[in-house]
Amino acid sequence: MRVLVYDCSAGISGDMNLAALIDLGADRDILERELSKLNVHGEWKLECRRAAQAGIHGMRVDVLAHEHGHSGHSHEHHHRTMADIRRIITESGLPDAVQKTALSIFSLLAEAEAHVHGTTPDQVHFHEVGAVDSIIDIVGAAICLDLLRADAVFTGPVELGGGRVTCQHGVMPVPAPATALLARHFQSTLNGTPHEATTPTGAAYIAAVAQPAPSPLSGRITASGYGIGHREGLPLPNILRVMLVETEEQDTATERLTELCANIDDMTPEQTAYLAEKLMEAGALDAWQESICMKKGRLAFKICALCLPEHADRVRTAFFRNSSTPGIRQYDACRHILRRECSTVQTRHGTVGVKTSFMNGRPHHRKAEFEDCKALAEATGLPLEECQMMGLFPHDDHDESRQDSL
Ligand SMILES: O=C([S-])c1cc(C(=O)S)c[n+]([C@@H]2O[C@H](COP(=O)(O)O)[C@@H](O)[C@H]2O)c1
Ligand code: NI
Repeated sequence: MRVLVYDCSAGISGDMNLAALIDLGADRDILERELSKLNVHGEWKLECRRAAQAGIHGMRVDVLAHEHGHSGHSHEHHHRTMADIRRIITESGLPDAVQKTALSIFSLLAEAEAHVHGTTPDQVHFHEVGAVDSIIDIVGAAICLDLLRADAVFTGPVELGGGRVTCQHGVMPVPAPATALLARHFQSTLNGTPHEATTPTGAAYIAAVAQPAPSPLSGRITASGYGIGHREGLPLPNILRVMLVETEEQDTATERLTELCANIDDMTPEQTAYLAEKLMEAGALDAWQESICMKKGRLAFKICALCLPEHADRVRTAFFRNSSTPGIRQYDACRHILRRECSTVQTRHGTVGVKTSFMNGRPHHRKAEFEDCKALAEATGLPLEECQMMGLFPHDDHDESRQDSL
């Protein structure tokens, strides 16, 4: 597995992150070409140069933002909403994986800003965090992750910093309110340095993409990238390090998930089905209903949703909004996953995806993608099961043997 390991012991900001990922090997030309697909033309320019701090050489990135397309200004004054940002990303034509990563980072940022400023994620106007430099930092990082083909992102504790920071709202304590909210998603340290070591953008990125680094983590460090920050002369050099680690192929991995559930005795089956749909839309990995007999002998529903911890707030909000329940139970869950490989096979009627899971280093289970087999069945008129067999054994003459037997 190729994993990225973040060393945020001196914090993380949007520009340091982009710089570290470029230094690690993400191709800058491809990055700029991909970024130009965003509908924020003429509003930005990426300036990347080699820089050093405390004798460590790396990359420094500045996103130069132009007001209304004119250069010479270091700040532009668009106030974009989450809907604007979502539109810019979904209309970009960037790969789905890039869009998904960028949207999950922005969603977390929107939730945190909304909470701090007493509004909703959809109504929040991004200020500094929604300016074009944040869009480039966040979407740029999502593009770099895709280019670096990382299977997972790990992080150690994140230094948040200390002291005060001056921003659009005036002087704020460090961590800034949005950063402090986002820091509930990861381990952090405080006051390691008397400045803002981690910004809301850096915190949202770590919250959305990184998991705690397993300990021990064994593998080979094949590359390191250094993102050099702008602050000089600090007790803790303003540097972010990201390492590319090639780990031993392991058959099982574990991931942290969150389960939310509630027992409901006053909703109709139509309403609970709709609720399950809304939970999926809010980011649940799965949502299901169980038949239960609850207090007072009432046949009722237990509605459950499983999601990534960073999506739990959103899924819980959707749960409350679309159900009658005044309470939701929430548990940490640990999911063990077998290593899986995805491949495609060519059948005489079309391509079918196949997933193979492994145990003890050997293939354990193979499954043809249901949606591909269904499409094949619908296009050819062949039975679904035959198309599934075709996906697993593409060289056998399935439909002809069927013709013979008819
Ligand atoms: O302008 C707003 S709303 C703002 C809010 C907050 C909160 O924590 S709320 C913080 N900040 C500061 O803006 C800069 C830029 O952060 P990036 O994430 O865009 O790099 C940073 O100093 C924040 O503390 C602004
Ligand atoms: Ni704010």
